[in-house]
Amino acid sequence: MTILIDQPHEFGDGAEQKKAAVDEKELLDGGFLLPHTNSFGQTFRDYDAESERRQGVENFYRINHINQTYDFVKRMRDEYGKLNRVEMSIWECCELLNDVVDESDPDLDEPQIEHLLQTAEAIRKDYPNEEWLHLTGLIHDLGKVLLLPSFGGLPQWAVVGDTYPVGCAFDESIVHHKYFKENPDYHNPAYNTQCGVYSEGCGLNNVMMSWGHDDYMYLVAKENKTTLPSAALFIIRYHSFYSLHKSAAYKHLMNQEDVENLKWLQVFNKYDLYSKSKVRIDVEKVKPYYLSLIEKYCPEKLRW
Ligand SMILES: O[C@H]1[C@H](O)[C@@H](O)[C@H](O)[C@@H](O)[C@H]1O
Ligand SMILES: [Fe+2]
Ligand SMILES: [Fe+2]
Repeated sequence: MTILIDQPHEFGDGAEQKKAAVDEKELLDGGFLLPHTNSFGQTFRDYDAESERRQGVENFYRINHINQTYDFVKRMRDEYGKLNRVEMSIWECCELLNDVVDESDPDLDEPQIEHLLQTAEAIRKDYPNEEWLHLTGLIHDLGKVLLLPSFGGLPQWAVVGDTYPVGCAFDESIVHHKYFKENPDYHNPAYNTQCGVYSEGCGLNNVMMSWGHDDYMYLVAKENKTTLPSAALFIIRYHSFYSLHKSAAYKHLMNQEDVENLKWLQVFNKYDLYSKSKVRIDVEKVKPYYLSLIEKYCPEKLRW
């Protein structure tokens, strides 16, 4: 696919990232040129930049931060973990995303199916042999179907946006952190310390994340016994956890397996973020390839 490039520059802008790029040379040396600006001519993930989307995105995070409590997440996980709403294939789900637009995203206002294919195709170009990673690109955001009526029609604040742990202190690096002051958990001593209800090194698998498309799609992929590797499930589950994979917060909750999987998440993230563009993918042209991957890793029908 063609990625529109404004001012190309190499991956990594800080010394730390450069060091990581050296350490992970094989993984990060895909030659993917990062565009400088998004479709609106702004730098990516700039939540303060004046644009037609800024106010709406800030409002989204205000409501999200007030309502994502430990109790809320627990209820949603229990309820949606039943997977008793719909039966359908992965591709049918991709098509449903034609109707979904994400109000939390300052960089993209295209229908979500474009984003899925843009991500997957950008990865495929740089990592032609990592089929599992192409499929991960295609399915990572499918959980956004939670917005649709047959999936409960959840509000945007319970489906999209960055995610973060609940049950322990909200890290300052989270976008629009100030709005957590209105979240009841913020004032609850059981939930507002560095470890909260968790213990050091307990592993992210034991940590409850704010509820949304990531954890839901993780449950779908895991419970339907897809044969994707553990790194794929980790990417799906934590791809919106920017305070971890971008700001290096919450490291005290990780275990060794998380540390290994995080390397792949960081590779994945640059395609997820920087492939967002106005360049359309020819769906019919790439469909046979993705159908073959779906057949290889997933059952024909999944429970959602
Ligand atoms: O606005 C975006 C969008 O909702 C993405 O799908 C999610 O993964 C990001 O973390 C979020 O900030
Ligand atoms: Fe996402
Ligand atoms: Fe995405």
